[in-house]
Amino acid sequence: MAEPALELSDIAFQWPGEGGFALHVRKLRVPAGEKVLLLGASGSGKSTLLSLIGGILNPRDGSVRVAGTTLSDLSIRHRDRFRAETIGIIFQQFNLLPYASVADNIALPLRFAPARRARTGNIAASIDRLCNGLCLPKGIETQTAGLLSVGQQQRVAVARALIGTPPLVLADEPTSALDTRSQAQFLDLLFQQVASAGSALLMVSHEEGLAPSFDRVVHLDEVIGKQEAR
Ligand SMILES: Nc1ncnc2c1ncn2[C@@H]1O[C@H](COP(=O)(O)OP(=O)(O)OP(=O)(O)O)[C@@H](O)[C@H]1O
Repeated sequence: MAEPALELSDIAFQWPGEGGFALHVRKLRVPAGEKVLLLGASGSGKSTLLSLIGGILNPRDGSVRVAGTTLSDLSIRHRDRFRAETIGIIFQQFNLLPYASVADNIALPLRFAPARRARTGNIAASIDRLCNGLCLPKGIETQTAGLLSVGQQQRVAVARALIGTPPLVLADEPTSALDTRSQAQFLDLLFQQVASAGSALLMVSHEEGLAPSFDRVVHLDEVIGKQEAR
């Protein structure tokens, strides 16, 4: 059995300063290959939690295990490398490099992740496969990312997260700018790519309507504090 993609145990975190927002997560587990929607209202701590999972923030207590490795066992340098190797991230604002080509944007995580690069094999062929799978127009690889439509940028951000088949993909409200029909189309494409990469997906959102598409839904207010998610 593959290691779970993600296991959080007894996480405690507080933003600095008096009365800084505090987050306690007793347990959250995402098995390999599962698609989980984490629902929470605005300001409930979804982005903070994603930063803890990505090792960008450190919990005061508790452990974050990604694909069998406990992040706090790694030095900061090794944690950055580990994140690039094992986690694909789709940011809310996509965070593409606007002056770089689509191909350079998609290949970016591989620069810092030799094992992920090795898994990718032929990088150009992999970019081509991802762009086709995400219904991006032929020849888009050479275009400048900042000149793409928002929908195209979003799909390029998915390709960047999925290249080299990371075991865990994190997505921070990637559908918030879309109408219901475009959301459904986007999720279909995202799920197809996640399935073909064999990655687990943890997507955070405040939109209850997305729930039926996922294997499991976790409400952030149920994992915070005393209750256990599963
Ligand atoms: N850099 C920071 N320094 C101090 N407090 C912060 C920082 N970033 C976020 N917070 C606080 O943490 C709390 C949770 O914010 P967070 O962005 O994690 O919520 P969210 O659920 O992702 O919200 P949204 O859905 O609106 O993006 C808020 O009270 C916010 O003010």
